[in-house]
Amino acid sequence: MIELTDIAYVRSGAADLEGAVRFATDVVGLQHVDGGEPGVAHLRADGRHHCLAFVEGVSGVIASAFTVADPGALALAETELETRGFRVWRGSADDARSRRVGEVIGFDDPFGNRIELVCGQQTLASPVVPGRGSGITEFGHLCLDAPDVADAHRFWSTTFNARASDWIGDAACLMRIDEVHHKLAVFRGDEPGLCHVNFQVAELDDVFRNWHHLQERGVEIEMGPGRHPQSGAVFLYFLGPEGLTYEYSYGVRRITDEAAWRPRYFDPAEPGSIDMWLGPTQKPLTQPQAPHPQLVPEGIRP
Ligand SMILES: O=C(O)c1cccc(O)c1O
Ligand SMILES: [Fe+2]
Repeated sequence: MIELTDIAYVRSGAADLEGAVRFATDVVGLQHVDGGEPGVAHLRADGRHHCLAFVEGVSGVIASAFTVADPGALALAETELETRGFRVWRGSADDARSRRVGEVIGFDDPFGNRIELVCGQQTLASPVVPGRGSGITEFGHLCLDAPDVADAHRFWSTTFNARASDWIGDAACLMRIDEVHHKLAVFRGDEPGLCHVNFQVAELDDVFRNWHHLQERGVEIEMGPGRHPQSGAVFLYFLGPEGLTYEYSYGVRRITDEAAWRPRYFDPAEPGSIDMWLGPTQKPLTQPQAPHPQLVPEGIRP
């Protein structure tokens, strides 16, 4: 079993790099870390050098990345994935440099989502300088799509150390890799893709201040403000450029007594199973951000 220690970053193609960066800084409130690399923009939310990278070119998610402990763990992960029948890509020194990690490997999960595993993700010593005062404190979680949520859970919990924290029937599985209720979620969808990226904010007030700010800017609100009964977090989903859905949330549950926690099974048909405040869905969570076309070669799956 491969032990994931944290989420690392999402890497996405951006047809309009400047527009994607402007939205991520001026609207979402991330920091643009200028790495002097033409065609690549790094966005920072917390200690990590970046948790979102835009690469100029065709739109679409390039990879969702997780950290493992060290180069030894990464080498073991590479072997284990190959043993399990996955074709593993090992990134070059340039690939690692662009990602601000020591080493990187990649593979396609059984549902067609490109996953990267890294070690040595760079931490920046300087304080975060937010692009806007949206109150972001941390890259919270990432959410992938897969056609069968139970299959996805089986994959993530047997290949990796992910554990189900809660289920929304066959619609979603929320999984933890540390104390945070979930850092990885899988939603049911016909196609692979990135459902959303989540950023935690410092205060409840931030969610509502951001809601007003987004509305004034004409940003498309997809759902919320509402409260998830699973993590207990107050949330707001909105649509950014390049098809990327962002989520702000405040107050995510931490599971401190690992042995005592039992996953719960919510009924997706129950009103309130996603938003216990029963708020209107302004727009159903749109299609996930589709995988980058050049990076989903046929036949790479085991
Ligand atoms: O935070 C949650 O519990 C949650 C529930 C459903 C869907 C999500 O995206 C979530 O983050
Ligand atoms: Fe979420």
